[in-house]
Amino acid sequence: MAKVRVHELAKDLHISSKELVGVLQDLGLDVKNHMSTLEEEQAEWVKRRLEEKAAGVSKDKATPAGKGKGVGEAREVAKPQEQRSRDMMPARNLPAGNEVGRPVRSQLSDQSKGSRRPHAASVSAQPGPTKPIPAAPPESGKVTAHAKATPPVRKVSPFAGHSALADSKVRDIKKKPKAKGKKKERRRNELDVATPDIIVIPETITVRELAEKLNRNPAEIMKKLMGLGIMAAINQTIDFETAEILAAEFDVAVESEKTEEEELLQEIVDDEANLVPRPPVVTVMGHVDHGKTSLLDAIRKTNVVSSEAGGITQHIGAYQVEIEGEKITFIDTPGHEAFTAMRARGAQVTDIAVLVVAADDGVMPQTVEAINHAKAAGVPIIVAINKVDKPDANPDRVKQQLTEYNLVAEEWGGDTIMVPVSAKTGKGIQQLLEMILLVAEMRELAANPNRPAEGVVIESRLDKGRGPVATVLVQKGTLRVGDSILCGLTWGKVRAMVDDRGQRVETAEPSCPVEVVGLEEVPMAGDIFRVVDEKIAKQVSAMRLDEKKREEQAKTARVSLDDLFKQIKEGEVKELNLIVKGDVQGSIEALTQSLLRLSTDEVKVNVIHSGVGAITETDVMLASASKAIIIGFNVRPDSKARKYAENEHIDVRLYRVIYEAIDDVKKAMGGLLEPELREVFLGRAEVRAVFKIPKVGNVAGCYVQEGKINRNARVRLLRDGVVLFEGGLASLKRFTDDVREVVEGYECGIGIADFNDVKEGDIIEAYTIEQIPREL
Ligand SMILES: Nc1nc2c(ncn2[C@@H]2O[C@H](COP(=O)(O)OP(=O)(O)OP(=O)(O)O)[C@@H](O)[C@H]2O)c(=O)[nH]1
Repeated sequence: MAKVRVHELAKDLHISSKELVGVLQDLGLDVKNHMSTLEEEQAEWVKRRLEEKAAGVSKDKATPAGKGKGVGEAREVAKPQEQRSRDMMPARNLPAGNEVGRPVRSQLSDQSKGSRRPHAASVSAQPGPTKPIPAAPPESGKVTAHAKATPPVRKVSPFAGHSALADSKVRDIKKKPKAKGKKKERRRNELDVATPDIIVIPETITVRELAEKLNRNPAEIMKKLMGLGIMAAINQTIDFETAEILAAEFDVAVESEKTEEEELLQEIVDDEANLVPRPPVVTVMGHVDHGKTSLLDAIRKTNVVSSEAGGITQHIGAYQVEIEGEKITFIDTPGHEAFTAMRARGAQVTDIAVLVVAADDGVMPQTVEAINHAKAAGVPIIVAINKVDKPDANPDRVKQQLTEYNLVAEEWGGDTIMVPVSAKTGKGIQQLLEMILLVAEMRELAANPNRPAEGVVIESRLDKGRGPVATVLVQKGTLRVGDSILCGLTWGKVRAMVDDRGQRVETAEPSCPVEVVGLEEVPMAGDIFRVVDEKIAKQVSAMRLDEKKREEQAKTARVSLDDLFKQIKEGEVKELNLIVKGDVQGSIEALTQSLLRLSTDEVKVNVIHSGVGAITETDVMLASASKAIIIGFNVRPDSKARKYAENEHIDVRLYRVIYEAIDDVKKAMGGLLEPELREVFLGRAEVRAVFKIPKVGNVAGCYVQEGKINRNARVRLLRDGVVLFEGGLASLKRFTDDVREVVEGYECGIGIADFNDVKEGDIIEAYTIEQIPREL
């Protein structure tokens, strides 16, 4: 079946690709960007739906004020029409229509999120060759006739035709006093005439300022706000989305004020005609020891681009291989941790994930983690069933196990490509590469090489001789020696570039990894770079550094149970993403099922990852990248994970009773969470020896690894990340002396009250309990 790219459809509809991507995602379609494709049938459905919306508004608008009946009629006929088209939707996810489900504000804010550029209304109001959005097929003679009789109506964004807004319009019309003073009437008409087509507003605006921009009386604005369920005084501020909805009431399009940075960095939109296919970028993931590194090495050895360098590759963080004249780029840091760390920084580098599963070992916890991380990022998975050379290899068992995670092999009727390989003997590697190219071809990856380059930092370090060195992956355009680049917080002039074979190169095209020398500071993996004028690069870098300082000072709050209710009400949270870690699979499943059942019309609860064992840094990264809350049942975060969570403000909730976890999430969703007692971590000590002291019991000879252990602290004993006991201390000694506290780096003897089963290697964690006031 023919496919249509998003940007082609956008062009057709006369809206920006970015905006259309947002709308399509909101409609439940699986699109990532302007290059995503839709089935022709889907595109047609989308077109119809947007046209119907546009037509719905035109009908409302086409009925002059005072002819309330007409408006009502238009609305009445519009509804079934929309309903019919919804029934005809070819895609699997039928979205909630505007008339039902979520509140007006959240729907419109969704649609506007992708872009703050003017909607179709504003575009059409500007001069230029804009094609009108065709009216809906005539379903009611009355409405069509009316529309025909009316002089050309200013086109309105297909998304502005919101029924609830139209409803409030009807209310206004009904309430309107029959007779008005002539003076007042004239004044109103003057104002009507002076209503702008488009206004530019900042992120927030006061009611008064908005009224001025709209050329309206502030009282009128307040009244409309009340109609939307928002009580705001004249000097109160409203956010961009609300202002946008309000402006739509007056058929005014809204554009957001550009930030200083946006003013300086002009966005380049690539014309489809300039796009050429680019190699896919692949990340290898999987459980520890399943052969990720061996596979990457085997691929590199057999297929390095060009043999002139003798196949010797230099480690620069990524490399390219060539197969039948086509290139594939492999990210050389295997594992989903690095992948998600980058994603947490906003960089989506990977086009395809190769999931390595050892045929003799089968699906293991990190295999599942990798699957969940790839799925959370929306990256297609190809499975490499490795170590098939081993006598106990059982590829079918792997395939069977993977079905539990919705990865069903093609030969079993599913759509996941699974290739048996051996990194040791090289078997299947060629086929794996061919499959990667096949998936890449289906994804139609393309970029414009003839524009200033943009891309992502994959690795970086400070080289003694060369200064800051960064391996970057070019994603768009061509990077050249001599280019000035803005890169995360830093900037620089590309002094030299080295490719994966250690050769100096002058240029790097899309999907090409190169090591770049010339940056002022070491950037971070995941930082985005782009080629800009040197002066702008310096200026924006300085601005970003300032901004970063400000952000550090007022660290932005992430999703947390504490203010979940507030965030739901403000429309900031529509899906509550959870990561569930527990001590045994049974309790994880029970907890997950109960949590999923908490979904409401307003908030959908998703468990994006669950697993047995301690909460790891990777879990926190995933939480950070996916705006998730972590629920730990009988498990704790390890030390790295805790620090990461603290830095990133990730809410990690720890429970020992399943019911309490469910109850907390439920209450948080309903705004009923009580002020809570929350633990504050003090320190942790490792048990290095156990001494049996007569009459006293077992005393743990410990080394304080972090923080401090306090005599009055509460403690918990962890074995392999699982909580075995919680209670108080019976004794805390340095040599033979009782002490009040022992700090990091010192040894001590710890006796735990009512617990004797302490073992070498256990961890004793000390904490206190504090009451956290809650803000709703
Ligand atoms: N027999 C056999 N052994 C393999 C194969 N692939 C890897 N191995 C062995 O499996 C072990 C682990 O391989 P690695 O490539 O280090 O695995 P990894 O997934 O990168 O491991 P981490 O980097 O620790 O996560 C090594 O001893 C490899 O030699 C294979 O196809 N067949």
